[in-house]
Amino acid sequence: MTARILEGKVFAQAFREDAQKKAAALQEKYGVQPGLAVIIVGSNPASQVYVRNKHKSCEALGIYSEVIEMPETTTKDELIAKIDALNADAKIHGILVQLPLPEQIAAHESEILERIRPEKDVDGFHPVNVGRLVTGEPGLVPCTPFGCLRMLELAGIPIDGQRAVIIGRSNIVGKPMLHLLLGKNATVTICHSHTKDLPAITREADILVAAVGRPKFVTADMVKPGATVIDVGINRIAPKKLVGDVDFESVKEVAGAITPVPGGVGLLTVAMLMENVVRAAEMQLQA
Ligand SMILES: Nc1nc2c(c(=O)[nH]1)N[C@@H](CN(C=O)c1ccc(C(=O)N[C@@H](CCC(=O)O)C(=O)O)cc1)CN2
Repeated sequence: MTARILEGKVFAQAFREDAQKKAAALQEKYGVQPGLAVIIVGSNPASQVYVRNKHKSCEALGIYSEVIEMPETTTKDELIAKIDALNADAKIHGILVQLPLPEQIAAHESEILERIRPEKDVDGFHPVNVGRLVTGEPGLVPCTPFGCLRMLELAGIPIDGQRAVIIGRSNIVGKPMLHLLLGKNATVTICHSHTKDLPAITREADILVAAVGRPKFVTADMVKPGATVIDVGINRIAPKKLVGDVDFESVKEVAGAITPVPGGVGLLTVAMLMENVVRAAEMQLQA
């Protein structure tokens, strides 16, 4: 039997509607429109598309949006000065620096991201928000793993007591996903490049999350029959050809549910950003 396909657009639409209602409720209660500022440095074509989508999504949902375009040659100090100004700007509740950064400032990424006030860190990358996720306190959570969790819940896929395996230990996906699933009482294992006999571990997973950044890395023999497979990979293998970290065609014959690429969890990233902007505004207005 072939797997249930978890279409990103269906879940993203539900999350957007939710964020729109919450934005309207904040406007009604406080007379304030939630506001997002996105900083993009340089001219990475994919980043430009993602930033445009974030701006359009804000406009559609009643969220104020500013896009700050800075040249490729921007220095760390210039970028930090911009962040400081947005930190102090009352109409901006969420700040995001689009990644990747150009080479000359990429080495300072942590210092740059840590300059964003934790209350405005709608990417959930600041160490304060990372700590809150680890300890289970309310905070802002990275958009892609947050979207994966909310999708599993909305799809009615059980998490409590299930065995979850994550391939990839990045700060943006793997590690936050670990804490989100743990918070829902899954038994979670993280695998990475040093893991021995990876297929033996992935075959134990009721929920398998692939965030490894290698095209079609997960094959059917690595998947337990009936498992839910979430593909977080976005690998461009030709100018117009995107594939995930999962070999979709073979794995869909074994899995119980699977996300496609494109059209899967990538679409949840921007939707969950809208949710984070509204949550950030709510937290700041309640304080
Ligand atoms: N500051 C951040 N930078 C980056 C993040 C992030 O969450 N915060 N994530 C990615 C880029 N990204 C959003 O910023 C993003 C990636 C992918 C998608 C998406 O809709 N993917 C589609 C395919 C789109 C395509 O054709 O390229 C899909 O998977 O179906 C949205 C947003 C890195 N940078």
